Amino acid sequence: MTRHAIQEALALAHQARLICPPNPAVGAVLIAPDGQVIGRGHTQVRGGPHAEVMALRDAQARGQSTRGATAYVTLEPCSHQGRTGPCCDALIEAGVAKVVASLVDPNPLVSGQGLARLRAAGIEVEVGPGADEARELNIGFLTRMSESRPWVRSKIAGSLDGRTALNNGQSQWITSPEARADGQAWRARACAVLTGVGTVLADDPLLNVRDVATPRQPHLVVLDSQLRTPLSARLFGQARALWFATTVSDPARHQPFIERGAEVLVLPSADGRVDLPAMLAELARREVNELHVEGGPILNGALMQAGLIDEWLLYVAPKVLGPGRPLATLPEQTDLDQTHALVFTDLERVGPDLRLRARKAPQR
Ligand SMILES: NC(=O)C1=CN([C@@H]2O[C@H](COP(=O)(O)OP(=O)(O)OC[C@H]3O[C@@H](n4cnc5c(N)ncnc54)[C@H](OP(=O)(O)O)[C@@H]3O)[C@@H](O)[C@H]2O)C=CC1
Ligand SMILES: Nc1c(N[C@@H]2O[C@H](COP(=O)(O)O)[C@@H](O)[C@H]2O)[nH]c(=O)[nH]c1=O
Repeated sequence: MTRHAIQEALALAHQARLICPPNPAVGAVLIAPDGQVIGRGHTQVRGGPHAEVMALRDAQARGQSTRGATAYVTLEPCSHQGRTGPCCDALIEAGVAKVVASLVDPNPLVSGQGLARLRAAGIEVEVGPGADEARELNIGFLTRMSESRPWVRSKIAGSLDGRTALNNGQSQWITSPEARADGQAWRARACAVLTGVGTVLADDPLLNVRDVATPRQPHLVVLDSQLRTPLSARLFGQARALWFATTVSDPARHQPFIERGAEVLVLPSADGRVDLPAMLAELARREVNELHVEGGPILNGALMQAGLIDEWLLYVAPKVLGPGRPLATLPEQTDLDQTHALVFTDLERVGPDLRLRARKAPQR
């Protein structure tokens, strides 16, 4: 029963993934003592009810009693008054007998307190079923809560020989329309997209979601130390937040960007560029869970050297470009044992291309 019910709760959580950020995507299923499903729910848009409340409302709408039921939830029920009331109180009032939660919520406002409150009310609590999938689903939220930074996923389209552009800067297109649409699905689940001014100048990109139905566009962040982005760039004027991270502190130079609807964040570092850790901390404050990077080799190299890329999302086209730009610009290495080691987490064929995902290897 537990496995089946938690799988159903995880499937509900998947349905919430595009709509609910910055809230975590959570699913809940209520099972009556006779084994019947009496309520289902998932997190709603920001400020809306959480999964548990949706499932309780569903049971009520069906005229089902929740007394003695078991609630299967993919994250610990909240115990605080946020934009909505505490879910653990709603479960206690509904008279549930048992709560099975995939994960403890690392949110300092909740962390273990929701489960403690349920136990104190005499409710049996089990933690752990479905934990791996629940963690993957909310990897951005969990990273933001526990490390005060977003989960950084860098998407790169390359050739078989690892080129991301020709030497003249041309890169459109290396991968197929199918791979590019798949890339948009990853953009859609992110809270924000990050790029560098080099890509803006070379590609004049839109960096929005067009091929996937979504109720929400991710915000866009541009690293632009000297504010070189042309005011005619296509990334202005879209219906979403646009943030420029810069070293320029002169408000007069910000003004034309502000007039075009952007916000300018001054985050200088000692090397005269944008301070990457400070930028990530600022994005976490702005409730960015997953940050989807679509930048060129300079940005990817800088993020990688700073140890800030959590995951690579790499599309490989069956093409050989010869001389061209690399995946990441890095200083020359002289010791193979000292290179940046990664582990592949999955591999899929997308149209004629391959999609690989890789993460940092565990420390040797
Ligand atoms: N195949 C693919 O997936 C992709 C290919 N491309 C291609 O890549 C090329 C552009 O790449 P590239 O020139 O490397 O541009 P990037 O997009 O990597 O932008 C790099 C610029 O960002 C600015 N920046 C500000 N702060 C930082 C920081 N802390 N670290 C690093 N950069 C910072 C710098 O300019 P400043 O000092 O002025 O601030 C820097 O030159 C184009 O040919 C484009 O077509 C681009 C994206 C994806
Ligand atoms: N060249 C290349 C990609 N390039 C990325 O896509 C951006 C353009 O996005 P948009 O303007 O929204 O269509 C571009 O600036 C760069 O970041 N992506 C891919 O999937 N495959 C490719 O071959």
